[in-house]
Amino acid sequence: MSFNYKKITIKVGSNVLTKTDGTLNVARMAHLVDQIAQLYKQGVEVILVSSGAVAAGRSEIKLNKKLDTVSSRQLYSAVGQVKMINQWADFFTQHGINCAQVLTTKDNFGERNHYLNMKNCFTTLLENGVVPIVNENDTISVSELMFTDNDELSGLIASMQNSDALLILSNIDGIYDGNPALSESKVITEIGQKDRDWMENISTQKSGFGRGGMLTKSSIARKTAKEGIAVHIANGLRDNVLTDILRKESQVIHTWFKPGKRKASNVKKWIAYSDSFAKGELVINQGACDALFSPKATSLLPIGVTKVKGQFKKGDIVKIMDEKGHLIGWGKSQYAAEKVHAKSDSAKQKPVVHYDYLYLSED
Ligand SMILES: Nc1ncnc2c1ncn2[C@@H]1O[C@H](COP(=O)(O)OP(=O)(O)O)[C@@H](O)[C@H]1O
Ligand SMILES: N[C@@H](CCC(=O)OP(=O)(O)O)C(=O)O
Repeated sequence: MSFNYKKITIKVGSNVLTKTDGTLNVARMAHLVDQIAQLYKQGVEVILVSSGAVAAGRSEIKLNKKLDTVSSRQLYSAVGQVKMINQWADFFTQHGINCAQVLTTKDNFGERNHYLNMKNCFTTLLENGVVPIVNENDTISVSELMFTDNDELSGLIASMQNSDALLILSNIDGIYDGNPALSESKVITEIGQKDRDWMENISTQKSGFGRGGMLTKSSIARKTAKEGIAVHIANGLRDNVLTDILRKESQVIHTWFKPGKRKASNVKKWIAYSDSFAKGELVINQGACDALFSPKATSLLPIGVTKVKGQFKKGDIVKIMDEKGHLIGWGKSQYAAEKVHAKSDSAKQKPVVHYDYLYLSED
């Protein structure tokens, strides 16, 4: 099968871009740019999410005293990002293509106006024929303000830019139906919207320089595919992997998450990725759960809220949970935390979360 996409987000993991000694895998980077250039010249818009700054920096710097985790990540990424982006830029220039560096933090996606600002930046670059190369700004993002990893960031960007597909390139052929180290394990080639069995086989194991492992890749892949964006998890160390998946009738062994129907509005898509920005929690009763999951578009009313947790302001994103602690979804609260409580006895009030600003998790 071949896939004829017009707009793609490609995420490349640290282990594809660096050799085992941590130095940049320049030959692999050149080969990836050759493929991207080929697609670009055929009219495909590409956003590249590139990991590897920390790994590249680590191989450059010899520490003279031990540093804590945050300081060393700041040091390595600051040094490694320069090396990496220069290398990317050199290769793109050889093909006559302009590329640009976009460094971002989770904060840039938390507020709706910041999110729209990011979106505008990518749109402008793409409209001007520039390939954006994105990475988390590791030098200034610390612990709770960090993305789980660049897989999370790439899902956000693919969704924000309405990409046709997200291609996650790692150092492994895809998601295996068992421990990837065992010879009897096989790559799962297709995952449909309703499939669930494959999830049991994902372990917390990571590769040498990886941050989130297959666990984040697979949960981001599911979420992104549910929104109507195809996701491919493939081996970035395999020659011609991008051009083969996109343009050839060849069978590249990898995992393809079939896209669901495109249904979410732009606001809902932003909310879909807001888990880590949520400022508080609304616990809702069974009646409210049933109403939200009914086929009718339903907003969440204060009367269905049994508990309010955390300090949030009007307009903040909140998590919605049922009374058994299951995640129901996320939404933008129309009340500050203390106001939801005060009015919870009336069914006639404006909703706490309006349907247009509500995203249900459906898991
Ligand atoms: N079922 C599975 N199938 C494939 N890989 C798995 C599975 N369970 C755990 N993994 C691990 O996930 C790793 C890829 O994630 P990660 O190390 O974060 O890579 P990257 O640097 O590309 O983001 C694989 O190298 C493998 O060790
Ligand atoms: N921003 C970090 C990448 C962190 C990360 O997500 O790494 P990976 O799991 O290899 O995609 C860096 O450039 O080193």
